[in-house]
Amino acid sequence: MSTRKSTLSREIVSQAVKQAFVKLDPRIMMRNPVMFVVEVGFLITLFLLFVPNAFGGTVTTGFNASVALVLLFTVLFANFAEALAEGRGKAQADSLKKTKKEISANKVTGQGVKTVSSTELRKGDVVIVAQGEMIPGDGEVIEGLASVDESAITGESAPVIKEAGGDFSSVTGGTRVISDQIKVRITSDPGESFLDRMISLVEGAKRQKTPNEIALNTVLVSLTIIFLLVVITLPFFADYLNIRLEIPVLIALLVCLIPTTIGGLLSAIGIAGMDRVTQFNVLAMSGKAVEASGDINTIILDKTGTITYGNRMASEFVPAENYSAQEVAMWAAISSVKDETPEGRSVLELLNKQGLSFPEKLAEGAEFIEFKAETRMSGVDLQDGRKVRKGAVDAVKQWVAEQGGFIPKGFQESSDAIASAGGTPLAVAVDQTIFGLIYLKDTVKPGMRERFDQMRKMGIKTIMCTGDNPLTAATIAAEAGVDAFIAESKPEDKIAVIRREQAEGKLVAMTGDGTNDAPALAQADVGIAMNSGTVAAKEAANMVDLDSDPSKIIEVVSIGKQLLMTRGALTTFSIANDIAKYFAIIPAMFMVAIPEMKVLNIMGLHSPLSAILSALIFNAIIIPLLIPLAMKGVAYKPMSSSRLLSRNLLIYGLGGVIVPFIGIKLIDLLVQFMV
Ligand SMILES: Nc1ncnc2c1ncn2[C@@H]1O[C@H](COP(=O)(O)OP(=O)(O)OP(=O)(O)O)[C@@H](O)[C@H]1O
Ligand SMILES: [K+]
Ligand SMILES: [Mg+2]
Repeated sequence: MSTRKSTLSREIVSQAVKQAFVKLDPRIMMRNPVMFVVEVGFLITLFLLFVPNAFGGTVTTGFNASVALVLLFTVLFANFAEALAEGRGKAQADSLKKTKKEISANKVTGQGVKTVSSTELRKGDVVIVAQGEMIPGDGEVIEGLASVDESAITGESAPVIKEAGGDFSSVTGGTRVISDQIKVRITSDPGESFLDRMISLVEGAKRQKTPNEIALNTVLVSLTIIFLLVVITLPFFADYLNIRLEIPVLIALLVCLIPTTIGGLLSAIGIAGMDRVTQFNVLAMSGKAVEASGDINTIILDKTGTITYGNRMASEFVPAENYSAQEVAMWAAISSVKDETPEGRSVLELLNKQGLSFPEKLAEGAEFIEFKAETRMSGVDLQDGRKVRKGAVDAVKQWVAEQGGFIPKGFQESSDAIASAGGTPLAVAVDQTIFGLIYLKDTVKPGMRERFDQMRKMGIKTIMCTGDNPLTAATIAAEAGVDAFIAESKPEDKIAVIRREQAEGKLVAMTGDGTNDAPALAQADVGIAMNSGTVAAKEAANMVDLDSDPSKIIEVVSIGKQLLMTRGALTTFSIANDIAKYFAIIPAMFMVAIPEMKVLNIMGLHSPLSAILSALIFNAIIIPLLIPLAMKGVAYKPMSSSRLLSRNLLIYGLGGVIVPFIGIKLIDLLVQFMV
């Protein structure tokens, strides 16, 4: 697996500094109401610098100037956080844009092949791409086979085979054919290609606030409005007590009380979360998909290729009663002559390895019966009329029975023995006669049990869906440690499982690559399609894994969880912080008029003005201090949501109350010399 690593280069940081100023534009700031209030506060204090008695009375110039400066930095820090989070994606988008240049394409027309620009290609056009040429647009191979270098998109240098028909037919514009020639039907119009989508995704151009973000934003705005009302009414009470509260003091109080920490970091957290997924070579079509993956309750996985290595290899020919292993081998080979699946090819390889051969003449002119997940069989219809099949044992048994054949003695026992060992038995039959079994071996990937244990600790249920028989399924399920399994499942059974779980109010994730996975991928709350898969699968899914590693779903879910946790942790921290600042400022404000308030000055801060300024400075610098946490995400240990919640409340809630007391006290020790 390759991960696209782009570190925070100096270039990105200096761009982010520039962007921090560009984003001061009130039209941009307005999108973030909490920080917009801070900016308005800055503008008022700035105005007061020039017209000190604008609102009656006078303000201390030095203090007012300090407040203005700190407020400006508060806004700049928040803008910088967002720009920094966006920076990585922008850099990546720039390198992708280089891939996306206009190239010439060999378009098939009524009058032969015509050279056109790639920008003129439309959905449905057919092009020919020869060795060394760049594929001019997204499409599906309709003729031929070629190896394709997809490194421009996936970062993976090993070429991949693309061929007409089946699950490896989709090609991406901007990748290069390095051997042979293919005919491709274009599947996207200009501006709507995979590369276009990828660029706008990593660039964040189409980034929309997710439902969770919108909900949190509403809470933050409500808090801001409440505190605004409190601060506006404060002068009336103060008047009654014969205290004059200066405008800069009120603004400082307001900014300390409103949730600026989370308000300033919220969008950076979201962007960084999506970026983490991208770094993992998974393209999320929306931030919503990434978030949803953090809330997943159930993961549907298939067995072959996800939990096991998937290179299910024939390892033994097991004869039925009255037949020899050579006979099984011969019919198994004949049934596999045109079977291009890994299973089919492995049968011929085993035959060679055993030094056996089969009468190739017999298979000449035979009609190929392709393997289908629905029939769970493959084979050939010979010219002499005989039908040769191999396939799942129950499927072949039924096929044989339909033709009046019978099941040999001891056959079921042989089959069960293979299945109980975790292997896949394939029955081999000619018309009504069962000749024996092919023993397909597959191995569970290492570390699966640990991963599923982690999932369980997070409260996530894992269900393995497989087309294999119940015995094999049970063995592999036990070995890998999944919570449940469904055997002999057909593609439509996956949808049924997803719907059943969703009906119980669960959020479901699944991976898939085939066209027949597309409906299930669309039905799932998080559907991850393999980049190697079909166009239909990729369009139905809301994420695409560029490495085509089906087990990556497990990491994607972890990243989603981490995103939600980071947001929760920083919200807790931010609000706890504001409470602490309240206790620093309020006593200081009234200390002058009401000496009894001194007892509340538990921090022993130097003076009322130094107290207010220290709180405001703390409020500003906590934002850049938390940027690394917002970008990297909080450290994450798998555990149940309720334990996680109480743990985070303890760390970030309590920490959020204690840290400002220490921070403000330290800042006050410095500030006292200035005011
Ligand atoms: N090339 C083949 N020819 C004949 N039968 C096959 C072939 N490949 C697989 N089978 C049989 O069909 C069954 C179903 O295959 P399918 O690919 O749908 O599911 P699977 O690979 O077993 O499970 P999973 O859903 O985990 O990938 C297999 O268990 C096997 O018994
Ligand atoms: K604040
Ligand atoms: Mg399969």
